[in-house]
Amino acid sequence: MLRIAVPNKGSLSGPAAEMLHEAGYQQRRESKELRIVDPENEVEFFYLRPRDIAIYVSSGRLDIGITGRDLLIDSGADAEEILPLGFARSTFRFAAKPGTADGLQDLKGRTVATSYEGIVQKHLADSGVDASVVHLDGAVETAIELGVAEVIADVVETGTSLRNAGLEVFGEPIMKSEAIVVRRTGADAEEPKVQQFLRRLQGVLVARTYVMMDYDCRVEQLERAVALTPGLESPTVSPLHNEGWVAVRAMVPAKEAQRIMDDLYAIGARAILTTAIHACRL
Ligand SMILES: Nc1ncnc2c1ncn2[C@@H]1O[C@H](COP(=O)(O)OP(=O)(O)OP(=O)(O)O)[C@@H](O)[C@H]1O
Ligand SMILES: O=P(O)(O)OC[C@H]1O[C@H](OP(=O)(O)OP(=O)(O)O)[C@H](O)[C@@H]1O
Ligand SMILES: [Mg+2]
Repeated sequence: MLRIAVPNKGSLSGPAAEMLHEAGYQQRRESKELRIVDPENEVEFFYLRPRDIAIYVSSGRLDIGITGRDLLIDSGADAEEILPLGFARSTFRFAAKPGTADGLQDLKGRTVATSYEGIVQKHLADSGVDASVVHLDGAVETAIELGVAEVIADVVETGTSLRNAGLEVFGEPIMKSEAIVVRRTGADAEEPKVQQFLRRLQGVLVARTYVMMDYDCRVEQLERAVALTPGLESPTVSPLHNEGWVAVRAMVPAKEAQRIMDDLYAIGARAILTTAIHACRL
């Protein structure tokens, strides 16, 4: 049975459960459940604190886990990223009161408050900057107002929390993060159960980012039309009863679907339809 760690709380937990559900796995019914077995899929899910997941996986007790890239790096655990999942996207940045810091050099001799001490210490060491780091569990934006630090380093998504605290980011982003699947470093990459799990999640990612497009076009326009909808490998072209016309079917990126429909229409394609993809294996 495959043993998988899933975030039990925070920004990662809802979207992770939703993705697993879309991939056909049973998920817990209520948030107090710490562990469930999905016998049909031969998987056991452990609901753990997102911050602890890389540590459990690196210990070898759990086969894989879903966590944030920033949490993996921060933990220093002996685990590696095997699949990015495209949700809980954020950047990790330094911020301070406007006009008080401009770049890394301004951190020298100052105190940085953060919940991600591992990332910050490593970044400071790599950059050769001597600053103190104070660990706080959360709501670090308030640390400057209350005099615990002059600078913070935190997760930034929309920037609303920083604005509300009257702070501004400075310097280059320390890292970009998103939800990821992790496994123990060097674990067997070919393990069939792990491969099947990854294929299911990849299927969800593809179903979320692509739509199926169908249209009819004149044979003379086929090459131009196919250039607009090359598909993932190659589009399907079928003859129509009306001579001189063909039907084309190809997957296209959902974000570009409307523009592609306009372009196809402009070159004479008609009956252009898009439909959602519910699941796939590429
Ligand atoms: N506002 C946000 N937008 C996107 N991702 C976020 C946001 N806040 C945290 N994350 C991501 O969520 C993960 C942290 O999860 P964690 O549950 O520890 O914190 P949280 O979501 O802030 O929850 P809480 O602080 O309430 O426990 C990290 O990968 C982080 O990048
Ligand atoms: O840029 P934004 O869209 O405002 O998102 C970033 C904020 O979201 C998270 O905080 P959360 O609400 O989880 O509280 P926390 O600081 O206690 O973790 C993170 O720690 C930032 O504070
Ligand atoms: Mg938080």
